[in-house]
Amino acid sequence: MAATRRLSHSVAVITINHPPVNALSHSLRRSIAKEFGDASKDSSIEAIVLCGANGNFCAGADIKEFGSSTLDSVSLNNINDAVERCQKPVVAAIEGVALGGGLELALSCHYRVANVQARVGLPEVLIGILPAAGGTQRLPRLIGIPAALDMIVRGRHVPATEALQLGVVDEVVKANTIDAAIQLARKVLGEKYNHH
Ligand SMILES: CCCCCCCC/C=C\C/C=C/C(=O)SCCNC(=O)CCNC(=O)[C@H](O)C(C)(C)COP(=O)(O)OP(=O)(O)OC[C@H]1O[C@@H](n2cnc3c(N)ncnc32)[C@H](O)[C@@H]1OP(=O)(O)O
Repeated sequence: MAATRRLSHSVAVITINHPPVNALSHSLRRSIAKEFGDASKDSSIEAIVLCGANGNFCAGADIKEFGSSTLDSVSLNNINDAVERCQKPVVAAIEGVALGGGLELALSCHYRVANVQARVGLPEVLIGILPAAGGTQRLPRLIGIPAALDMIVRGRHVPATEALQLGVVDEVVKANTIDAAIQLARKVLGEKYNHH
């Protein structure tokens, strides 16, 4: 299991990979933290795209690890804070699902591009917990309190087109989601250079 990285010119693409649904196990969180930290520090990298393998961005916490002692040793909150604070543009490329901690990770990115088939949501309430990795702050900031509360208390899966209308994602594409995210990252970099 790894969050692998490949370079596409000056854009690093970090792939979250834990079959079948990229659930955030302890070792996956450790791997994301390492890859993201390396990419943040690498001066040849100007922007970062986060995406998921296996047709999904990330289904959130690894339910199979609930009750184990590894839960807190690499905190998703710390990863999300590092992503949000990153000086380089960070774009989430969302295919399949971004649920729970997976959506919280995507919300920490500076931009989100979703495939038209994707779904996003905070389904924590359905398993008796509340979003605890920044979702209750970042989602209302992005889309306002009423719409965020509706998602949080119902735990429903929101289709990409509705997520676009609500403002959860910035762009919806029919295909080539990662390429679209790379293009958006390059566009943001171009704007940055044009302003200096
Ligand atoms: C209590 C403290 C927890 C601390 C954890 C620390 C790290 C995380 C930090 C912050 C907290 C975050 C909390 C959350 O994210 S809670 C939300 C968790 N996610 C969910 O509730 C999603 C549940 N899954 C689904 O809704 C669906 O499975 C699906 C939409 C992702 C896919 O549906 P479908 O295509 O119909 O496939 P299956 O349902 O059959 O699932 C396929 C396969 O995948 C396994 N699986 C699905 N979700 C998870 C998961 N979250 N963790 C582990 N495994 C998952 C499922 O069990 C199937 O496996 P198989 O039976 O072996 O084939």
